Amino acid sequence: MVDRPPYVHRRWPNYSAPKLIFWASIFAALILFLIFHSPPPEISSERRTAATWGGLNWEKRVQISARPRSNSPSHSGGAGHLSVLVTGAAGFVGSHVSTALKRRGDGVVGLDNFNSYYDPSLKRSRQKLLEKSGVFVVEGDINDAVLLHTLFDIVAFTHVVHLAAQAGVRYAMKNPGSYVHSNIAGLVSIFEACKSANPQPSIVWASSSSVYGLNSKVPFSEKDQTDKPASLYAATKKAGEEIAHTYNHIYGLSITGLRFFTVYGPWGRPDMAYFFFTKDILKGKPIQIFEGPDHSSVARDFTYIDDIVRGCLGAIDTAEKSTGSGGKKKGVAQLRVFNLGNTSPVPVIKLVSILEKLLKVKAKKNVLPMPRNGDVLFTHANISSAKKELHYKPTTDLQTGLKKFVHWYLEYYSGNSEKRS
Ligand SMILES: O=C(O)[C@H]1O[C@H](OP(=O)(O)OP(=O)(O)OC[C@H]2O[C@@H](n3ccc(=O)[nH]c3=O)[C@H](O)[C@@H]2O)[C@H](O)[C@@H](O)[C@H]1O
Repeated sequence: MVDRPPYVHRRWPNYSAPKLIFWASIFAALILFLIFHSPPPEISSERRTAATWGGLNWEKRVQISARPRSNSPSHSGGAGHLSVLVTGAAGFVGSHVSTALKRRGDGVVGLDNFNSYYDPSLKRSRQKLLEKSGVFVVEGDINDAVLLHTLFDIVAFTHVVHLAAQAGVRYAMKNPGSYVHSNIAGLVSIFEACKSANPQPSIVWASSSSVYGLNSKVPFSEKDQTDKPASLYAATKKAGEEIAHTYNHIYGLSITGLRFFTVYGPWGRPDMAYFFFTKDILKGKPIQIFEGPDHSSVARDFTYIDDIVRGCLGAIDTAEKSTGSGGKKKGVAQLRVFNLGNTSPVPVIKLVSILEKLLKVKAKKNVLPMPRNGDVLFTHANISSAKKELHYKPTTDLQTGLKKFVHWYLEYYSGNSEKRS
């Protein structure tokens, strides 16, 4: 007789019912243990809220929000009122720009994904204010092409102010992917939607002072080389400027890039030094102050939000129309880039001493050499070009601007310590 291979005769072992129940309970207990003891997923800006757009009611809200006020005087060189899509509208600069546009009579629709890079409740508070002033903020992502096309189907936007971005210089070392997702893919997605829109809108978007990178010629001029970015954040903003050139060249999009210099003020970003220094000083927590080689001070051309808003409005009002239609270029279109700074750099140590006086609390300072984290030693804007073309004229010094910030901070967080944690 030929022996059969063992697998032919393989059978389930003969388990009794109590044994099966015993092993099943052990297995179930193990699964429950793993579920309850596994670490929570890391909160990152990659986590997006589910899309909450669409429907007749939603469309109506978009249309109403986009409608300019008809009875107020025109402001943009006789071109009539504007209908503006502001991306990153629940962000720091975005919320201020949206409010300013609405206040002067333009139609504004906001777009924001409310990601959790920093406390989303601050973004929700900004959204509440925007809604009070009549700005509807659509909840969605700039990478959502269907959403963008839907918005352009509903409204013939005259302008797109693109401020949605992954901000922050140092965070780029922790989450590089989010910079590529927002500042490269997201920017391309916006340009794609604008290029196929009919009519094509004019675009104003946020670049950054960080594109000057290791440039040591001061003050920084738009004519200077910007080929030595010190951080991935800076590299993605620089890449954005090159991508803008391409879309302008091929499709006739009118594009203006604004290089913002360390913008601060009320409703600011909690990830920025002036903001978390304030929080930590009040809590009695030590703060770290970076210094350069040979104990040299690190300095920034801190620029107050109201000045930046005026610069943005200047850019919007002087933007020429895009020349293409239906994705085809019909003529040469405007392509610009401007520094929006304050022209007077202030050492970080001086920023801290202003805060100490305003808060009436002595900071616990740890001065340490600047880590290699993407930071640069100083920034300093030459703004002659923006002065000439946009009539940009910053008027707020750091002392005055920080006073307004501290006033807002104390009021916003007063009696609401969970907001601050
Ligand atoms: O102009 C820009 O384009 C960028 O401006 C902003 O970047 P920065 O100028 O780097 O501002 P910010 O982080 O507030 O650090 C301020 C200073 O504090 C120093 N700094 C910082 C942290 C710390 O713990 N200690 C310290 O000394 C630090 O070395 C620096 O000298 C925006 O965040 C960025 O999104 C982008 O818009």
